[in-house]
Amino acid sequence: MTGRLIYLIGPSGSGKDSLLDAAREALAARGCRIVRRVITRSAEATGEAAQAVSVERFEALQAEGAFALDWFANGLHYGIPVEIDQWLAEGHDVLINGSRGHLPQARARYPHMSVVLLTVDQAVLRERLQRRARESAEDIETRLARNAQFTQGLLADDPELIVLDNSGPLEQTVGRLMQHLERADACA
Ligand SMILES: Nc1ncnc2c1ncn2[C@@H]1O[C@H](COP(=O)(O)OP(=O)(O)O)[C@@H](O)[C@H]1O
Ligand SMILES: O=P(O)(O)OC[C@H]1O[C@H](OP(=O)(O)OP(=O)(O)O)[C@H](O)[C@@H]1O
Repeated sequence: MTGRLIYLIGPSGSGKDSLLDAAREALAARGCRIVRRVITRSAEATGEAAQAVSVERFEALQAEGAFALDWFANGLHYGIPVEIDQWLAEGHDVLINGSRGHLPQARARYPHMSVVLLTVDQAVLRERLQRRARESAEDIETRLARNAQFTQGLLADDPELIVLDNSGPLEQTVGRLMQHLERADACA
């Protein structure tokens, strides 16, 4: 039996990492795995949810075929380790922190993946990015501007997309994510 890939997307600052962290135990209890991304960001800024590497190391890993999916966005390289294919083949569902820009390529490789879009009001988003204080003010504006190109097209392109609003308390969003996975019979 093959597991299902759940591709979590949403604007920078919408809460993807927070949601994955908060739902980690509940997901593990349902046999759903979360993969650790490889990112060319500093170790301090990647945290536990990602492995920080240099651009040279990233390119070497890419050349070795170490990534199932990889993309470049916000001036950074992101890689999803190829071990997810083994997990899926073993029947585990796998949740990944994906990219809206890379959605067509991800869909081409995993046609049956389920896409979950995390949304947040734009004003709340700006506030959260500023409070997180990971990027410079200029980079925050660039990330907010990047959203504009995605907001319209996503739903039209993928009518089965699941939309989760994270403008309220995180626990509520965790609850909704778990409800969706139950309904979708994923991570069972
Ligand atoms: N539901 C929420 N309510 C309040 N703050 C939140 C919520 N979800 C996330 N945050 C905060 O918003 C900021 C961005 O969240 P993060 O998980 O880093 O987003 P992303 O991974 O999508 O960029 C963080 O400072 C996080 O603590
Ligand atoms: O095509 P997009 O949907 O804009 O996504 C581009 C990248 O930005 C996010 O990563 P990252 O963790 O660096 O950003 P964030 O934590 O600030 O969201 C997301 O997870 C993608 O890797």
